[in-house]
Amino acid sequence: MTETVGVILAGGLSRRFGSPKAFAQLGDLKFYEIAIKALTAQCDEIIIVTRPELVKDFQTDAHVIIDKTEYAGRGPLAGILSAIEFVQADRYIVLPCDMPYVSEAVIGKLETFHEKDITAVILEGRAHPLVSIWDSHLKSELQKALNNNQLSVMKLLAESEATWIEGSSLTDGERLVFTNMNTPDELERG
Ligand SMILES: Nc1nc2c(ncn2[C@@H]2O[C@H](COP(=O)(O)OP(=O)(O)OP(=O)(O)O)[C@@H](O)[C@H]2O)c(=O)[nH]1
Repeated sequence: MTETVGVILAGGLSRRFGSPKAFAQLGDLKFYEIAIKALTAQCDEIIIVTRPELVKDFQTDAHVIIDKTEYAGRGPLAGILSAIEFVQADRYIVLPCDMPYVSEAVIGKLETFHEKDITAVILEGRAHPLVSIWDSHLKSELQKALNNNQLSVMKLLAESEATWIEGSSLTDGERLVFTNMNTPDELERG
């Protein structure tokens, strides 16, 4: 069985950004390519979970799938569950597609903190629930949540007693990674 699968969430609407964030560019690479690069060393397989109209635009050897029909358009939890249902693994390292400073070193460091269930990051009181590691048994919790129309990632993490990696465990450079680019202005400012 596959041990670790990387999951890149790219099924959002990018309304604030104005165009699909996965294809925004920093330097020579598109955001989704940066996420793939960060995950490759730690993952046996990588899955991008996106919207049907965007599938053809990803140029990669990674799997590119869409949210399962019954969860489509229901947010990040739908993307995570669709990936877990697509390939069985021990654990899943999840990343949003809008963190262009993410690096292999930081993903490796997060893995060292993961013991069981879910591990995510909280910096200066701000949670980053989509930079997270999920054990496979969370699949049933995800199914339950989505079936109950409970779409909040934070609520699911609270109910699952996630382990939170705090900023004090990370260097200044590592903390910088947790910068999401929600608008073109944010990307321009860097
Ligand atoms: N697969 C999947 N990913 C999603 C879904 N909704 C959001 N995401 C991803 O989750 C991450 C965080 O999404 P947000 O930035 O909060 O939402 P967004 O829709 O991309 O952007 P806004 O429209 O500006 O809110 C991004 O990587 C999104 O692509 C979804 O329904 N399915």
